[in-house]
Amino acid sequence: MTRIALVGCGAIGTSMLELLQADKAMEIKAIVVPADAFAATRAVAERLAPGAQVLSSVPVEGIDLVVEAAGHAAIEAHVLPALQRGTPCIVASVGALSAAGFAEKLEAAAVAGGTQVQLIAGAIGAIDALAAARIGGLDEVRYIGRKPPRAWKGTPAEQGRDLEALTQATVIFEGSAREAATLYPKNANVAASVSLAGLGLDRTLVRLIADPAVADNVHVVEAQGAFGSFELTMRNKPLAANPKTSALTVYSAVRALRNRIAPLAI
Ligand SMILES: NC(=O)C1=CN([C@@H]2O[C@H](COP(=O)(O)OP(=O)(O)OC[C@H]3O[C@@H](n4cnc5c(N)ncnc54)[C@H](O)[C@@H]3O)[C@@H](O)[C@H]2O)C=CC1
Ligand SMILES: O=C([O-])CC(=O)C(=O)O
Repeated sequence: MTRIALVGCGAIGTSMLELLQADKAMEIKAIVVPADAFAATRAVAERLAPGAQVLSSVPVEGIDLVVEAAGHAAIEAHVLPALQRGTPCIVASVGALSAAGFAEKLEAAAVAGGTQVQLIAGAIGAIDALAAARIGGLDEVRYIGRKPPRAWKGTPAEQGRDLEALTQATVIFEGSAREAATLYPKNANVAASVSLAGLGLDRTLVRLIADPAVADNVHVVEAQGAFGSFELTMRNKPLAANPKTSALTVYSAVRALRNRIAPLAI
């Protein structure tokens, strides 16, 4: 039985718990959220993970695997200490690695604990192809993220424009993956994933678009290099509980968990 601590219990965490109810080889032992989310999280736990404790930090004992679906700040607060203790971690908030020196810090914590941190592909595909292509050498990688205006609420995209009033597709950001992930921590984790698998946070070109004509979260990756080239378009359904987040992120996290214990992993 693999004993799991789930960090975060919002749109992703709750949907993960729904799916993981079917997995008899895993047990959710702890759900880690800030104190102001205890009441709501206890209600979710009662329904979907009755054996789980709702806590403000990952227990030091009795956890085999930590899975994060909480936000950038949770990596420093919960993932780093777990790695240092030797507990493997699965991370959804990949954009946290856009902070200067943070990827190195995460790596050092994993080395210190003799364990591994796995960054999930989340809402994007072709991370395997990109990471393989990098070995042969990449020349250019572009990422375009297009979401409905409501998905950009509460972000710098609101500065100087009324998102509700947009009548046509509007470029809200153009720059590096590092800047995108820093400015849009809840919307540009995939920009960080694409860049970490490919040309790096500073050389990956990112464009973010608010588009009233789309209902899905549309992600496009274009890559060229010694391997050849590819163009990928994902049209992801957003989660009802959070329009910023694609449902595929949940499936990606559940896949990562199942692959840790499956005799045959794909
Ligand atoms: N890699 C990818 O493709 C994607 C990654 N994400 C990441 O996943 C995160 C969670 O997404 P959602 O579930 O949609 O967000 P949400 O806002 O619905 O839920 C966040 C949950 O985390 C908890 N939380 C917040 N700060 C915390 C902290 N410091 N420690 C522990 N718990 C904390 C909240 O109480 C809540 O339960 C996003 O903020 C983003 O960083 C989201 C979408 C795609
Ligand atoms: O879920 C998505 O479509 C992508 C997302 O929010 C992110 O990259 O942070």
